[in-house]
Amino acid sequence: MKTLVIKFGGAAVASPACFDHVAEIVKSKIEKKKRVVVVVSAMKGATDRLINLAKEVHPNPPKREYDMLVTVGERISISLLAMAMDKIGLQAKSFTGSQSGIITTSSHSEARIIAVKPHRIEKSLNESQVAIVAGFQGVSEQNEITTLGRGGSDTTAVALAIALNRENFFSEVEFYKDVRGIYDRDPHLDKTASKYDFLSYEEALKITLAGAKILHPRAIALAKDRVRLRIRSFIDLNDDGTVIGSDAYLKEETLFYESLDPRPYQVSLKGLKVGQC
Ligand SMILES: Nc1ncnc2c1ncn2[C@@H]1O[C@H](COP(=O)(O)OP(=O)(O)O)[C@@H](O)[C@H]1O
Ligand SMILES: N[C@@H](CC(=O)OP(=O)(O)O)C(=O)O
Repeated sequence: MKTLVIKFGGAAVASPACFDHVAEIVKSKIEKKKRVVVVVSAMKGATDRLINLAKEVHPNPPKREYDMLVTVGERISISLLAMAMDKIGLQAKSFTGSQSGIITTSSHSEARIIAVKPHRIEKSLNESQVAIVAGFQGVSEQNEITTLGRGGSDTTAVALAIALNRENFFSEVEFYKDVRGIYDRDPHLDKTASKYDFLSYEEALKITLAGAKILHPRAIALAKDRVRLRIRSFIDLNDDGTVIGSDAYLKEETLFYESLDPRPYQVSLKGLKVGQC
């Protein structure tokens, strides 16, 4: 059975009241799908506050301790969301990156995912719970807590979708944002910006590599030809948002049965090297 992964960034959980709204969105997803995993980022501004806190204590904090500190932001979000879901009668359980089996390289603050072993997530889904996963973090093979670099929660969501849908094709990750999708320029800066309904992975990569902070380019590179991405609004839930996929993917689904490969996608782009995720 397919598992839907949905990701909420810092803007979607900017204040305590936002968790109630997110819980309602998750509820509406469960009504349509049986298996739902939610990836959450730290509340808006929380990661910056933690980084500033570290700098007040040490001008150049040891990287291991920096990661230990900044991962706290996502732990706050996952537990608060699990509480908000419990309040409306939903069964949910929160997991850190380490508990979710996100295995990374050991390079603190810029780790790359090298494997995903989501045994606890699968157990939770099999018990009809919603699994709530802390984005942006993992654990190294040396058992140290690591972080994936700023904006890393998007990559967590895609990596989990791939790992949890090995038997299925055409899974989708939904990213809930404070805008309706991807536009030809930042709609918060230019009201005349127009939204794309569909972008190829390459087009989306170009836009994000050019600096649009709507989605992490690494997440797009990892998803390429394996997972469809939908960028949508957590405010206007009726808008279908922007879909990132390949033309063939949308037109002829069976095309991809043979070309799907469970190994990490290898792509080298100008300014971005993606060997792992
Ligand atoms: N081309 C673009 N299209 C849409 N949004 C863009 C673009 N460029 C920059 N942005 C900005 O990206 C932000 C991403 O949404 P946000 O909800 O803050 O994400 P998250 O909380 O997941 O980090 C928007 O608020 C928007 O201002
Ligand atoms: N909290 C981390 C990770 C992240 O991805 O956040 P967001 O999804 O809000 O961009 C950061 O601020 O970098």
